[in-house]
Amino acid sequence: MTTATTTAPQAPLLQLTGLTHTYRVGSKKRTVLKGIDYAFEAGRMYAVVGPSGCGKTTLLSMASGLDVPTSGTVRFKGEDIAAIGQTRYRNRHVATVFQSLNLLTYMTAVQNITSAMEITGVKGVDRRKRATELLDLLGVDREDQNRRTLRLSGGQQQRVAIARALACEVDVLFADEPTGALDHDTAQGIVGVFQRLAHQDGKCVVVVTHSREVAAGCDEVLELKRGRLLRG
Ligand SMILES: Nc1ncnc2c1ncn2[C@@H]1O[C@H](COP(=O)(O)OP(=O)(O)OP(=O)(O)O)[C@@H](O)[C@H]1O
Repeated sequence: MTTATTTAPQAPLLQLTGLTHTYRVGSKKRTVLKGIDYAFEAGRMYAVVGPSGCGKTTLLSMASGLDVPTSGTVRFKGEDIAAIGQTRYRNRHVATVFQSLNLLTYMTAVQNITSAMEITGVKGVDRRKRATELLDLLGVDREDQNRRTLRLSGGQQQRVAIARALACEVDVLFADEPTGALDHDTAQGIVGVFQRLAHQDGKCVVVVTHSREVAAGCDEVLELKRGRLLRG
């Protein structure tokens, strides 16, 4: 006699359900996200595109636990991030590269990365060595790696912020216009780094971009239009 075994379907890595967000501007309300349902999977790279002001950064802020939606849920591996705890979710499971970069400008590039690794709880690696490897990979030269980030150019700072996100060894990377301050070749290099992160390391990479070339390098292009996320 054979016994039938049933396995529960695995929850998506990141599931947005009914995600809605409304801002109050004076006495008026404006709903930028209108009940977004979407499942993001491991091993894939997604582009989120759409005109300026359509709500892309807002969507990333909600999905990365930086902000709380008016209604709806974000589930990570099946668990509501409110139950995981927003701060724990942000520190342990996701990395972000936002337009404001949020580098600690009084620290060097290497120190920005090693301190983020400490916060995220990356263990069993020589943090300084890893930071140097990633900065080398992203083309920040050794001299600049040890300068305070305040002294670096916008493009160099953007690469430091990306290296910091990669160092955190989390499941999801959210990047908002990560190549905005970079020349074409450097931007394409970063797209390649993100593709390897998704396809070789099995991470989920979500990139907000206005660049057609960056979007073309992604597995799925999602358009945010009138508060809804449409598959391109
Ligand atoms: N804290 C806030 N309070 C009020 N309105 C806000 C707030 N944050 C964003 N908005 C508004 O929400 C809308 C969406 O903004 P968001 O930054 O998400 O757009 P975006 O698609 O990322 O734009 P861009 O491509 O220019 O970066 C905009 O109209 C913006 O003014």
